[in-house]
Amino acid sequence: MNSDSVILLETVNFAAEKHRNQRRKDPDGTPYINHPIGVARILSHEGGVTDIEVLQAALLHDTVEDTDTSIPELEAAFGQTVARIVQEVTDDKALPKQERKRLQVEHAPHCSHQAKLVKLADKLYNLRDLNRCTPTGWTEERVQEYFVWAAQVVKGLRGTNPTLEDKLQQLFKQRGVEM
Ligand SMILES: Nc1nc2c(ncn2[C@@H]2O[C@H](COP(=O)(O)OP(=O)(O)O)[C@@H](OP(=O)(O)OP(=O)(O)O)[C@H]2O)c(=O)[nH]1
Ligand SMILES: [Mn+2]
Repeated sequence: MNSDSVILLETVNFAAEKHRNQRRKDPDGTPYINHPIGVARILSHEGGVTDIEVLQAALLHDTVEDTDTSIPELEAAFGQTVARIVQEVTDDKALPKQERKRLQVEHAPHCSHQAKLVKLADKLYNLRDLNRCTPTGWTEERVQEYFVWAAQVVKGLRGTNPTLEDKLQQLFKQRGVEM
């Protein structure tokens, strides 16, 4: 087995252990780890991304935001670059939700190319997930608001990966949302 495969297995295992008790918000309570794995897969399979540090960051992208994982812990385990990409895509959960959402729109254009790739794939996965089924407790209005907000974030990520951006654009168009 080549060394990249070994590294990716180590990374996906770390993420799976960190997210072990978490479930998605869908009525089936899908294991949360399906999301980071799916985000990494969108990057490799649809986005043509081969940069292993981007694929690792995708696998780890919600560990700091949603589990007890710290950035120094990621740096020790996976190196500076991976830790920095995850940091760039991590919201400050201490802030009120509206402020977090506003900051994503504001910060998106200033992220590194590697972080922009992870953000594009994260949004693509979550929007497809919303089309697949509505999270428990969400109204149709809340789903539509998520599309409108995501379009504002993706607008600031343009010029990063045409394939992923086209797929996002199609989803916005289906919802009648302008980017
Ligand atoms: N569509 C969908 N999303 C789910 C589901 N379960 C969990 N999520 C997560 O919920 C987040 C979106 O829900 P919000 O209410 O907007 O955000 P919040 O969880 O931070 O409060 C996403 O977080 P995120 O990945 O950190 O991305 P972001 O939206 O914060 O950028 C997404 O991954 C599900 O079943 N469907
Ligand atoms: Mn995510």
